Amino acid sequence: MSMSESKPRVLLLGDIDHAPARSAYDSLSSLAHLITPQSTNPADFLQECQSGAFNGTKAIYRTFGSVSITGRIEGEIVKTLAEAGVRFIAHNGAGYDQIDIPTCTSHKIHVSNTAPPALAAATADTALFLLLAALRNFNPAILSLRAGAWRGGPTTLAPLGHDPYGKTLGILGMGGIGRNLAGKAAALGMNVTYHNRRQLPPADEGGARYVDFETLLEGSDVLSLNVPLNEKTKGMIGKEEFAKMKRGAVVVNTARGGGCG
Ligand SMILES: NC(=O)C1=CN([C@@H]2O[C@H](COP(=O)(O)OP(=O)(O)OC[C@H]3O[C@@H](n4cnc5c(N)ncnc54)[C@H](O)[C@@H]3O)[C@@H](O)[C@H]2O)C=CC1
Ligand SMILES: O=CC(=O)O
Repeated sequence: MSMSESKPRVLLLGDIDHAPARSAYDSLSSLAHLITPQSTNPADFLQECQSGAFNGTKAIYRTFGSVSITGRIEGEIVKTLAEAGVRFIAHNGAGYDQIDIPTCTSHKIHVSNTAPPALAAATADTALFLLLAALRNFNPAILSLRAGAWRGGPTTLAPLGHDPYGKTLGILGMGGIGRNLAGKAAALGMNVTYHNRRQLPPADEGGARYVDFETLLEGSDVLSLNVPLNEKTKGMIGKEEFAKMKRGAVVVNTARGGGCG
């Protein structure tokens, strides 16, 4: 930190593409000196942290994609950032599995994430798109069209699709995204069940039925994963769970890859 800097520093990790968000971030320059790292990979980033390059940094704003620059925010990185003066990390994203929260807490660094409603509709739309694509065989149909085989024929026709109407959707993790998806799936005539750490009050269930984990696995035609990735949910859907599911059941995972193992 140069002696001429009287303002605290704020470190940006990753790019901000969205113009209004960029200008909101830039307006912080009236309060803080805005800095960015030189590094482009985790090994260099750790060295940059240890070199004292971020001394005087009070807060970090990070994007999801910045993990390619920093690696997971954990261990030695957290320690050196705390020593540099960091007290707050604002994570732009709902899932904060890229950050080791207990280590941050032990170094008195506060971490925030994006409040659920901001991403719920977009992610639920994506889950719905995948659900419909899998049931209706859109992907093989699109591939066959792009291969110029759109006139069909016994080997090029996509297999017959399935109606969502009357099928059971099981939502694992009935938070912001799960609840948004539940409403959209009900509009297609699906029976919506869910499993969560706790049953929701009826007003938040939106007509979905709470079931235990086994019933969710055994009864779902489509299983949607909407739990955060953490030590309890890592590999939550594995070989044993797949064995309990209906033959031909569809699994839609818009949460994290680590939830299936
Ligand atoms: N693909 C994408 O673009 C996006 C993916 N995500 C992922 O989706 C996840 C969920 O996001 P939100 O719905 O906003 O989070 P949320 O915190 O609103 O909901 C998560 C739900 O999972 C439940 N849950 C947690 N552990 C559980 C367990 N062991 N068993 C059963 N239920 C459990 C919680 O009680 C909560 O209801 C995020 O953590 C993130 O990993 C989030 C946004 C965008
Ligand atoms: O995957 C995205 C997130 O917000 O979490």
